[in-house]
Amino acid sequence: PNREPTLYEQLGGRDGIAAITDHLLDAFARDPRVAPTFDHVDIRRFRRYFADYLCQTADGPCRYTGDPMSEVHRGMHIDEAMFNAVVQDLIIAMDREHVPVRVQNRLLARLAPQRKDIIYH
Ligand code: HEM
Repeated sequence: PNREPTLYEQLGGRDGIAAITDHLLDAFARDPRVAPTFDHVDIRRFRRYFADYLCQTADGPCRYTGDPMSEVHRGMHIDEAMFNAVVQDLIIAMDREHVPVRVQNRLLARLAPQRKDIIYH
């Protein structure tokens, strides 16, 4: 039977999400609005947890085992400009992976509600 592909499938599954995460880390490193916040971060750990988070958010077969967004980002003093920068960097990363805009918007719509748990905490 025909069924709509899951968002996870549309993002290219585990490999697609891993590639998007790597492009995102490249974009962060080049983005002066974001890079300083990641100065002392364990990037290998971030890669793994962030990819699991995207996979779970996209209805993929992964479980994110990290802390809730409000706790992960507590004390980082993230403001709207930094949040928007990360969203822009994610769009750059998805463009590099040739994710169609329609699919990008599906993922962004699921991440947008996290905003209130990430900024000003
Ligand atoms: C929709 C937006 C965002 C999502 C979905 C998100 C998601 C995540 C996830 C899943 C982790 C890994 C948690 C872990 O290692 O246990 C993480 C870590 C982190 N995030 Fe975000 N994040 C977002 C926005 C931001 C913004 C705007 C900033 C600041 C510019 C930021 C800075 C960080 C940093 C520095 C870490 C590493 C924390 C550490 O390992 O100590 N995030 N984020």
